[in-house]
Amino acid sequence: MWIKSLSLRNFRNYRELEWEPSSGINLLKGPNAAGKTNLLEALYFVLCGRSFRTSREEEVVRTGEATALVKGKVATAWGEIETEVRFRNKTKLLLYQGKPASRRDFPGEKVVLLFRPEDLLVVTGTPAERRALFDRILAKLVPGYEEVLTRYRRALEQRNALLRLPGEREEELEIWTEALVSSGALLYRLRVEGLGLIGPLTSSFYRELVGKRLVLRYATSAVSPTRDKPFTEQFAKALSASAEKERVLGQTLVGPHRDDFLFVVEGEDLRYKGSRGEVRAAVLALRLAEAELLEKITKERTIFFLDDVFSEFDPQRRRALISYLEGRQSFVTSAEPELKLPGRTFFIEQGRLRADDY
Ligand SMILES: Nc1ncnc2c1ncn2[C@@H]1O[C@H](COP(=O)(O)OP(=O)(O)OP(=O)(O)O)[C@@H](O)[C@H]1O
Repeated sequence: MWIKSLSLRNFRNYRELEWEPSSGINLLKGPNAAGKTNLLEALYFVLCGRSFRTSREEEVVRTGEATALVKGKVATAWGEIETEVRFRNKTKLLLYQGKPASRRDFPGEKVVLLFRPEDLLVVTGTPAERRALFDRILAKLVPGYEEVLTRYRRALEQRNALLRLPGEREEELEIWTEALVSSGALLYRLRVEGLGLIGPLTSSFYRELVGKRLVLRYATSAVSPTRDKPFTEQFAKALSASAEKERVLGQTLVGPHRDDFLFVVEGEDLRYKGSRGEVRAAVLALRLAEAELLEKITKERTIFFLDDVFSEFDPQRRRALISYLEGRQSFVTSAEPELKLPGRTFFIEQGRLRADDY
């Protein structure tokens, strides 16, 4: 799949743009605040019908204007499609092939791999950041993941609200504890299954990039299930063991919302022993594995959005990334004026784009 054209009207700092990107690598160069990420955001709208940056999408309308428009043509395995997003008075209208549509009609998140600077820090970041990235990835790869995650989050929210309420609400609490345990057990199973899919591929990319053995490990909070003591039993036990503390703190202290995803290289946790380059290579390996698996699911080539991450890699990993990007459409932003990549280069300044092919 690839984006053949993009039209913008009053989108963020773009007054008007008509652009035909290349089907290969598109390097988008320009100074800070030029409009590089804005352009990625617009391209993302074409594919997914939503922003990856904000939930207040009315902010994409150019300051001082009342309406904005994003329109694109996309080449797919089954022919060319046209999508359009219109913004007016805080409302958003999606059109697919010229007719009102919903986000489900758009090509969707499964054809896009969005790689942002904050993703690079995920190995050494907080468990919440790692969970957020893995949840995003596994939602695309594992059928039913998103639904189970939503169910778990709802049970957690309800249970936490009850824990914070003064007085006894034992019956209600019991109901939500059961919902938490059953959805939690499913979530655990899907996460382990998901890691079983993406782990081995991530390891093989990491071996290519760094020459060492990487294993992705799922670390549960206070629960270590075995065949004799399944997750459900252990989770319920751990919850009752922390019941008193939970009452005091007003929150659920164990469960998949406290679990972690670890990157282990040659038996050592990369958080503590990895070099900056190794940490970045581990995330790159994970994202390349994600792309590979997505392509198997969608039967389409993944479109890469690399926002400000390319310059973070050393020459060896840059070469590996470029060779992977070849044959796929990609949009690579950089504020590094000297950066050169095979494919086409565009220069962006103050919401204007020009080819920079000399
Ligand atoms: N609705 C809007 N109307 C007008 N301008 C906007 C709007 N939203 C954002 N901008 C402007 O867009 C610019 C930021 O663009 P963008 O985030 O794409 O920068 P960038 O080129 O990715 O920069 P960096 O290299 O710093 O990441 C800012 O100057 C901001 O004021």
